[in-house]
Amino acid sequence: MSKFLIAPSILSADFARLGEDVDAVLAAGADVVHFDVMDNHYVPNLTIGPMVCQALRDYGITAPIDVHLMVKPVDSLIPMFAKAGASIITFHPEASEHIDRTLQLIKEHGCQAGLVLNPATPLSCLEYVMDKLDVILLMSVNPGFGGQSFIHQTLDKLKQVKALINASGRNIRLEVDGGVNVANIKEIAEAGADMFVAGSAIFNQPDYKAVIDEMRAELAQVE
Ligand SMILES: O=C(CO)[C@H](O)[C@H](O)COP(=O)(O)O
Ligand SMILES: [Fe+2]
Repeated sequence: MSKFLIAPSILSADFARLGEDVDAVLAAGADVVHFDVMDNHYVPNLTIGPMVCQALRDYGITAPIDVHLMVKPVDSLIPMFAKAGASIITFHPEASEHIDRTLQLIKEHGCQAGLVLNPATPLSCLEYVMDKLDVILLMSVNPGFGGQSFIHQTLDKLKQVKALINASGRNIRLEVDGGVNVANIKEIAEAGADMFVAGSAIFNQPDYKAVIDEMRAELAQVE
């Protein structure tokens, strides 16, 4: 796996021809498919579930699928998404009564596990579970919608989480989600992120490859 991963959020893809659109963005150089699951309860929006994940696998998508669960409660969906072909499953700590148990459940089902921190969620929830995390996802917008602006304070938070990851000595991906684009991806990487979710910045442009190439050119300037 390369140092920096680009994960287009299919929230902004064309749902009427999802398989083709996901194929196109992967052919354009994306690394991971970011799959946003919203329940109209934990967040004020409603999207897609395990059947759509399975449909993408059946269509022939072999790239890692990064399932971002914005649902409450989360546990019952984890076996379903694992069976449907999820590679990574992340959830919000507020959505689980037993965070440690939910992380174990994801791993028992053969997926990589991660916690998602909203802009106002403190880092303390990471303290006793670092050994179980494969991914930490920092939200740089409030969850629920694509196309919002990047919240600048996320840069400081990324630096703090990067320090925690380094101190842990573990190989934990630091993912950022919300408002990522060509203009800001470099400073986000400099703050410590190594996995970049981008929905509207990619899917709202006619030439996905041009956007992803520009993002990679920005990332290439980061040490
Ligand atoms: O989790 C999300 C929203 O809750 C999406 O992944 C995120 O907003 C991506 O969209 P954009 O890049 O357009 O901000
Ligand atoms: Fe997301």
